[in-house]
Amino acid sequence: MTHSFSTLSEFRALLAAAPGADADAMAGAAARNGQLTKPPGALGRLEDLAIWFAGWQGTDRPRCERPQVLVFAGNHGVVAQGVSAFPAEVTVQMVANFRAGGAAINQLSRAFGAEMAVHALELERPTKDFTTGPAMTEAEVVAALRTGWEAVNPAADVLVTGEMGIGNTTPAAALAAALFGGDPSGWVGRGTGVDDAGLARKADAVTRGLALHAGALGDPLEVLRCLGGRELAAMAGAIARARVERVPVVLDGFICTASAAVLERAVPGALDHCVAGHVSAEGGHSRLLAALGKAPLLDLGLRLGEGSGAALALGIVKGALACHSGMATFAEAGVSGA
Ligand SMILES: O=C(O)c1ccc[n+]([C@@H]2O[C@H](COP(=O)([O-])O)[C@@H](O)[C@H]2O)c1
Ligand SMILES: Cc1cc2nc[nH]c2cc1C
Repeated sequence: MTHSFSTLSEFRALLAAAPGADADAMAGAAARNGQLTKPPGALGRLEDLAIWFAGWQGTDRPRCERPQVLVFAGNHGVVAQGVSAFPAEVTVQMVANFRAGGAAINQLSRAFGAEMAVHALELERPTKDFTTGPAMTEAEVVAALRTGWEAVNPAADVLVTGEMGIGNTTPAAALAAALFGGDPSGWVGRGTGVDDAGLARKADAVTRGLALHAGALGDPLEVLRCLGGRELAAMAGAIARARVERVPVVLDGFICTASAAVLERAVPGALDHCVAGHVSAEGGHSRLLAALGKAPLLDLGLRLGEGSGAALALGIVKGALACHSGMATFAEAGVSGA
């Protein structure tokens, strides 16, 4: 039976009680890594990645055979401020495209053998424009967190969370600015491709949102409620559930990382089970990853969202775990050591 929650403080308590990585499994994996037929360290970061996966999966032979990709979609009242290059109806149109199998994330999920599901969160009822009031009520943000929480398959061996939501780079920038401080202009980026005037409108919207919700900035879950969005909350809920179930997570781009950052600020260590799949081209993502102390696996200039960069990084994960769990040791192969 899964623990669930009906308030933000119950959600926080579940997250705070989550177990850590399995230190014995990590020690076993590190010992195995030292015996594999390669010069020590020759597989670089793949070796660290395999040992890290071992800790979260609780085995010295971690695997990436049942990846789960979850895509959450939401709409945003803040689009009224002229912050996206695309119209809001693209969110629901892209959900139809995901369901028909026509989006980039469908192809990448298939390419890496991931089970993929899309969850649309009340698209006909956008969040409130955060420059005029809190984006969500507590009941709304809890419902969105629960959508994410309940979507996770605890039997998956790795989770990718992605999103679709026209306008959502603005709430993501607002979360980053609220959680880590600094000038909003350093957190906003071009998103789907806004021009300089659009970029200035984004910085202005974030500045006004931070001022309006100044009283909420001390509580990261209140920051999520006031400045976030439903798909951002759903990703946070899924990442939190994965932490409780000890399912390792590959983070996607700027919006995914901003949602995750809420958890880390609410409960330090909450993202210990997350690796950064890639660094997106969105201004602010590299800075956000640096603030979280996460080094991305890939840097390919992607800025799509949907979980695409993280799904692509499953290829790196699969390679790392195949080597770690499948290679022969020096003794098994009869290869002489150094
Ligand atoms: O993942 C990223 O870093 C990323 C960067 C820029 C844009 N996006 C995607 O583009 C949409 C948000 O862009 P915008 O301009 O409407 O705020 C949303 O659907 C995201 O999935 C995603
Ligand atoms: C077409 C399109 C596809 C997307 N996928 C994620 N965000 C997106 C934004 C747009 C505009």
